[in-house]
Amino acid sequence: MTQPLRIGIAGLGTVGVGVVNLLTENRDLVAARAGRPIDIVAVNAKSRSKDRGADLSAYRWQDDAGEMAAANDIDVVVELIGGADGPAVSLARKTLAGGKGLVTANKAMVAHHGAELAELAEAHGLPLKYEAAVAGGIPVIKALGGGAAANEISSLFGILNGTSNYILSAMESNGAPFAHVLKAAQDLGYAETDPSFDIDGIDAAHKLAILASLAFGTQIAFDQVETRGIREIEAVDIERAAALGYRVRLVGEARLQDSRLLQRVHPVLVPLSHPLAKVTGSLNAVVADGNFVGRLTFEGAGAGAGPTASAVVADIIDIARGEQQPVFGVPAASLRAVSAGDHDAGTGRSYLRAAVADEPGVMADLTAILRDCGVSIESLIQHGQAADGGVFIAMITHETQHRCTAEAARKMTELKAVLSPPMRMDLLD
Ligand SMILES: NC(=O)C1=CN([C@@H]2O[C@H](COP(=O)(O)OP(=O)(O)OC[C@H]3O[C@@H](n4cnc5c(N)ncnc54)[C@H](OP(=O)(O)O)[C@@H]3O)[C@@H](O)[C@H]2O)C=CC1
Ligand SMILES: N[C@@H](CCO)C(=O)O
Repeated sequence: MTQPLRIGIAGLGTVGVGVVNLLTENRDLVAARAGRPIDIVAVNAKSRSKDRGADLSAYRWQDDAGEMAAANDIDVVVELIGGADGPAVSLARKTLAGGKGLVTANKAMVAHHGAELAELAEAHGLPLKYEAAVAGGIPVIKALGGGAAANEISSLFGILNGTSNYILSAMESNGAPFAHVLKAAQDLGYAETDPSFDIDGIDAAHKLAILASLAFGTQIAFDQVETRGIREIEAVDIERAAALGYRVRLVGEARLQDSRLLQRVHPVLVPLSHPLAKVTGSLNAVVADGNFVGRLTFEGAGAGAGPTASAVVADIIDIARGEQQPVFGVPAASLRAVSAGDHDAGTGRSYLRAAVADEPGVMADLTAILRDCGVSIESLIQHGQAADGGVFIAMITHETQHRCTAEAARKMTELKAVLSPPMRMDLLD
């Protein structure tokens, strides 16, 4: 066999240990597919003494991850520390500036610094790979950047955060309380170090911004992603959605329309018959529409040690094989700048739920607001007790301009009988 590819791994948490385990257990298979052995030379994490449940004694412990970038016996640095800034990006810059390839699972860093890092990599003719950064084990970066590269992609959407999907699925299947399920997702290694990135939609927005750049050839525009997470979703919304024939999912959507890029992460109601309604637990799914291939749907594990390690090692294998493409499908310097689209200018059906005082005239006040805002109701249920002795009213609107539904929800908040701001979610038709 030819020379091994020598790697250094920075970060030995869920993903880092997953990569060590995969490269150990599948060593021969990986070597055969890569055309040469993959040797772990050095490892690094914050604490040397932590028990990680894996034997690391064969690898050099590197006190400072940055030293890997300068080490003569390392060809590729694998960054699995996480975080948009700080040690991760400093290591990424040093690695590429030092002439080594970089593999990362860090979507926050790619979403914030992807363009700069890609230009650095391309200027030095070095590989920069990030398959694990989007949708865990699903090879969607390779699919959009490779297999579907001949297509113009008009739109994409999907479930991009395993933790949120795990929480929503558990709430719908056994009514488990939000905090309890979040803890379970953390224990399983799905959640980010700061889980508010998961439940507030930020992690999905990082991934969406990366996918959109790759799919549309546009500059990464994370700051333009309209982002809303699942924090405000209550058990009543899951129940009412089910009663109306829907499931709640946190969905990221991106499309290029009239030279504007619309990017949005938000909780939506998905009909029970829709493929995304069947995506449960920590699974992710990505759907993309290409002008020759048609609709492509990818589904698989979106988080966790094994699936993420699978994606990281696939990148390492690509590098060992000498495969190299522009980081975002086209040279980074040629990615187009586009302005943000306005979701509220579009139309669609929506779910509106309000907790209201159980007294005469409330329904008339609500329907008057809907009438004044030009919103027509398709179905409505009033059932169940809200806190403060109120009742819940949940409805699905007919297709309406989103701006009008938003205005109706805002006006409802001003009613004395409305006990808390109404919950509004779009329907994914
Ligand atoms: N978990 C998942 O399912 C997935 C995670 N990712 C991404 O992969 C990356 C790693 O995630 P994950 O493994 O879950 O995170 P963990 O929190 O489990 O692990 C992070 C690792 O980084 C180490 N670390 C933290 N700060 C430093 C530092 N200053 N210098 C050196 N090492 C440091 C930690 O050291 P120590 O252990 O000593 O504290 C730990 O080993 C993140 O970018 C994440 O977004 C991507 C897809 C899926
Ligand atoms: N925290 C992320 C990990 C995978 O990127 C998630 O739950 O999807």
